[in-house]
Formats: sequence, C-alpha cells, structure tokens
Amino acid sequence: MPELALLQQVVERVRPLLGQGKVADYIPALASVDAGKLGIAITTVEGVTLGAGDYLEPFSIQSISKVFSLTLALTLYEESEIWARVGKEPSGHSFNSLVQVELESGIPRNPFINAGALVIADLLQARLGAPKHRMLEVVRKLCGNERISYDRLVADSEYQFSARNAAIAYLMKSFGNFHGDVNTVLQSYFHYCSLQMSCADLSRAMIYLANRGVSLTGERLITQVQTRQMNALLATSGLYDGAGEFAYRVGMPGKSGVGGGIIAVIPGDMAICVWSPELDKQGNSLAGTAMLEHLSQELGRCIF
Ligand SMILES: NC(=O)CC[C@H](N)C(=O)O
Repeated sequence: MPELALLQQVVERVRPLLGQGKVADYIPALASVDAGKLGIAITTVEGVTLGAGDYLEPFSIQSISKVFSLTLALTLYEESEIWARVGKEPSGHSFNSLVQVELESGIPRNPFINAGALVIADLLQARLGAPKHRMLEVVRKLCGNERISYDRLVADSEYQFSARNAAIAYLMKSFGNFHGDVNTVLQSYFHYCSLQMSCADLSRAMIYLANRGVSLTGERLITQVQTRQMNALLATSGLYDGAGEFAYRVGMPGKSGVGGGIIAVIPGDMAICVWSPELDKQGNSLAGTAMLEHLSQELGRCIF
C-alpha cells in the first residue's frame, strides 16, 4: 500500500514539466482548463482511496469513457457480436484518423480509438432505451458518487465541432458497419466523453479492472477472463499510437483522454488515475505519464 507521502512526492517531481505540453484546444470548453492542475489518486482492491494534488477536482474524462462503453457493451452483447464489428489491434495512427477505416473496409482497429468507440456507441444505442441515462447510472454506481454528471457545455461544443467524428461514422456506415442514426449516436458518444469525474472517482470506478471484474460494491460487471482481455487491449491500444512508449515507461494497462486524465491498472492490486491537462504529441497527458512512470518505479510494480 503506497504512502500518501509517495503520492505527494510524485506530484511534486513532475511539476517542473508543466509548460512542456499543450492543452487540448479543438473545442473552447477544453481550451479554457487551467493547465497547472496536477492530481493523482489510487484505489486498492480493499477499497481504500488515497490521493494528492488536485485529485478531488472533476475534469472532462473524454476517451477514458471508452472503457465504460466497452464494459457496458460486454454486458449487453455476445462477444462475437462485438468483435465482428471492431478489431483488437493497435492502430499506429492518431485517435481520430480516418485512413484505416477506409483501407480496412469500415472495421476499426480497436474499441479505444474514436472509430471503434463510435461502433461501440452504436451498439449501445441499439440495445438501450436511454443510453445516456444508463451510462450515468452505471458510472455513478461504480464510483459511489451520485453527483457525477455530464458537462453539457463540453458535449454541446463537441457536437458543434463534430465534423471529423461524423465523417468517421458516415464512412463506417458506407461499409455497413454503423447501423443507427449518426447524429443520435454522436450525441451519446459526446455525452460519454463529457463526463466530469475526479481522479478519486475514476480510480474507484476502475477498480473492477484490478479486481477480476468485481466493483467496489462487490458486484460483478464482467467475467474474470473478460477483465484480463480488457486489460490486454488497454495495454496494447489504450494510449493510441503512444501505447508502446507508455508500456515501456509505465508498464501498466492504461487509458488516456484529451482532458489530460489517464487511468492505469495493477491487476490484483490497485487502480490509479492521474490528471494533468497538458498533452504530448499523441494526445496523452505529458505530466500524467511521468507521474505513472515515477509511481511504477517507486512501487517496483508493473505487469511486465
Ligand atoms: N482522445 C480523446 O479523448 C478524444 C475524445 C474527443 N471527444 C473526440 O472524440 O475527439
């Protein structure tokens, strides 16, 4: 069990890196976030949460929501129905690239790039009467915080600047791999991305990934095998085309979002969340990755 002092030390060690990355600016609502924020939280499989820095402050979870979407899809569909429509391979391209979708007949490489997450959102839309409401219910329960909500400003702003995601969805539709109404599914997808959660909330919500599929409240979300498979996909594709560098430096399954959050998992032990809004070239939190790297070194823990 890491000491609180270690988490504080990790935050202070990366503070000098502030200024080296760039806050996401593709929508005004994200561009205005304070670039100086730094937070880290861990939750152990026993349910203890510890944090340092701005770990209680909610931020836009963005692509970290792709983990919740896939988890929810696994509870609603046969696995074969999911994997017929999305692959399991790293993309080696930026998270919002269209190139592979065209070259590979509308089947996205994995569920953690935008194309893959849009297919998953399409699957959720088809099976759930009120997917946005259901997602909120699931996430609130997972972290035990009823105050979790969507940031309407972020969701609306994403929708206003949705050309690229809409293009990806329509391209997949042209190949027959997108069944719902594009605008309706985009609305749901952008809402999932706009979830506002703190490092503490996210480390608590993700504990099932460290705990063989069982949440903090003792409920099974996915099977033990599915949890291992999810962690494998996170290790190979959770950080987009930065997944190799992340595996090399941090050595944990992880998922990033352009809001500057990253969740990471030490199976059997703990879920971690870091937050620092400035991103590196791949769109992953620059100081966040450094925090996880220090933590993994100090704990002497990684999956490899
Ligand atoms: N990498 C991300 O966090 C991307 C999420 C963002 N909302 C998008 O769809 O482009």
